[in-house]
Amino acid sequence: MTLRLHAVSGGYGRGAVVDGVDLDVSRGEIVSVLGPSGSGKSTLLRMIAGLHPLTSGGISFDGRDITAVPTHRRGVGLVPQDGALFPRRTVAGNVAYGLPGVSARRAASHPEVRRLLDLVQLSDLADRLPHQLSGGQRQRVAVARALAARPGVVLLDEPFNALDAALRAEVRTGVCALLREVGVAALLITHDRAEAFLAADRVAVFRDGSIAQIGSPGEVYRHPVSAEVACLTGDVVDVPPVLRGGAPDGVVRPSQISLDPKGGVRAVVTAVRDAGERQIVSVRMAGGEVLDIDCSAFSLPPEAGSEVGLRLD
Ligand SMILES: Nc1ncnc2c1ncn2[C@@H]1O[C@H](COP(=O)(O)OP(=O)(O)OP(=O)(O)O)[C@@H](O)[C@H]1O
Repeated sequence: MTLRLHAVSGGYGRGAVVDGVDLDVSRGEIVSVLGPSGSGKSTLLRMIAGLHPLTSGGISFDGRDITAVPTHRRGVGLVPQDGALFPRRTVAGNVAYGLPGVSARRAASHPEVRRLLDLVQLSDLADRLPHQLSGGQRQRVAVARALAARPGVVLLDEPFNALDAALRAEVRTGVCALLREVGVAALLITHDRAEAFLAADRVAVFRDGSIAQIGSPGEVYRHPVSAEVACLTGDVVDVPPVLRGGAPDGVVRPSQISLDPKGGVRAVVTAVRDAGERQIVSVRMAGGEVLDIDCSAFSLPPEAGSEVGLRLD
């Protein structure tokens, strides 16, 4: 049922880059791994794929210990950052690479290759070479190739980085739907906070080689276990005690503060910036503290110099 990591540790020479990671991922589930550069995310993925040794701990899948199983027999598919397609193989030839005994020449007519190309909606492009594809199409070929060996686990290492924002969202939605449909246990590494929350069933926040917090997107965003996790997972604002009222000290997200037409804590608007998808209203409170409030792009913002009320949700 599940990919299971138990106290997985390892690194390069002295010191652990991955340090005691426990993680379960079920079939049909996508867990995103979000963390700063150099925190060990790719190393963890390479360990699961069997491309980097563990110094301690173990990895199992469906109850079978795969810690010492060679990469090609683990049932793990890898989708690298840039797709890493073979440039001289056609789309079908790339997909066939994951299928033992299927030659690149015969790939386009092989039923399994055709099934996979159907899945990623690239059947019409089976004979093209990678350089004749868009970035999004290349990534879909990489996903089809990773799925070819019918893996139980798919690992995606920042697979959408090369795509522009609109295409990125479209390809991500399609790929994630496909992973759920196929029913693999998927781990998605990303630097992109919004992507980590949108794509996954659970978000694992990675810090210095271990998981600082794991939970549903809502849990992690609304109830981060530390200020550090809060900063890694979204914007935070420093709110003066007067606005906090009796609320305990904790992390406040910008979207928790709103303008209160009927009351609230008084403040003076110092500036209004129209940032397109939102408007930022800067205010100064009685104690001199300055805050930026996010307002809807479609609301009528207060004028600079006017007095407003603030509320913490
Ligand atoms: N082949 C290697 N030899 C020695 N050190 C390495 C090697 N690969 C990675 N490291 C180091 O291990 C640490 C973790 O690297 P890793 O690539 O796993 O981080 P990451 O979280 O994936 O980073 P990024 O988000 O930038 O890709 C870094 O300090 C890196 O310098």
